[in-house]
Amino acid sequence: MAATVRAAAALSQPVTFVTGNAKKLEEVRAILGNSIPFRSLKIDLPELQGEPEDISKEKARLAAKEVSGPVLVEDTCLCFNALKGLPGPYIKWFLQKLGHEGLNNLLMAYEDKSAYALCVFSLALGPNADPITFLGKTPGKIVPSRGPNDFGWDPIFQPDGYDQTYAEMPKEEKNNISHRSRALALVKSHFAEAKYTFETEPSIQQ
Ligand SMILES: O=c1[nH]c(=O)c2ncn([C@@H]3O[C@H](COP(=O)(O)OP(=O)(O)OP(=O)(O)O)[C@@H](O)[C@H]3O)c2[nH]1
Ligand SMILES: [Mg+2]
Repeated sequence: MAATVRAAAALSQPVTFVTGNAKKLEEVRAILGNSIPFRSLKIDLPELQGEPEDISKEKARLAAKEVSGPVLVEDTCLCFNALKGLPGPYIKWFLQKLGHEGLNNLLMAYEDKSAYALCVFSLALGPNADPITFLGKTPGKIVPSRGPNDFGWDPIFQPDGYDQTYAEMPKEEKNNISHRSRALALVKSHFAEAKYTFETEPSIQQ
């Protein structure tokens, strides 16, 4: 992770969190609270194929061009160890086509049901800046669907050390241990160290 940033760099505007996913935004808001001033923009960015970090960085480059300013994006993967990390960044399409049962069935031939949720945030300070990445990972296993079905694959992911799936947990509990909160803890530390200033007054959570 290249985390060398000029101290107190002046950003042209507050950071825009760009995502087409309302549930991600909800969690990012809950986790960040007022710690980092940001606004959000709903764009479903095109996604490269490849390694999670490269996909996330490319999303940041595209988003920074759209916004003409500093952006934060994230890409989330669900990786099955028996399948050497797949579906990984392609989980969105696997979930859409196969559903929870189909995802479980992918592992039918394997004893190893272990998996990990991976979140890669990328921060681009502007359209020409090289994005900085922040990774968060939560290990667990794939189980038959349990709990409310209001966010993606939450009902089939049971984090290690818990009897509940992400979907069964109270939101605050998921947000304490999730792949997303682990990555955002690094984003927060980065902002605390970098002490960015803003050319325009930042407003929180527009
Ligand atoms: O149960 C879940 N718990 C989570 O914590 C979580 N985070 C993301 N997802 C889903 O996994 C795929 C990632 O794809 P993804 O990163 O490209 O997201 P996306 O296309 O929905 O939004 P974005 O790319 O515009 O930000 C999409 O199907 C998301 O709905 C989650 N599902
Ligand atoms: Mg996406």
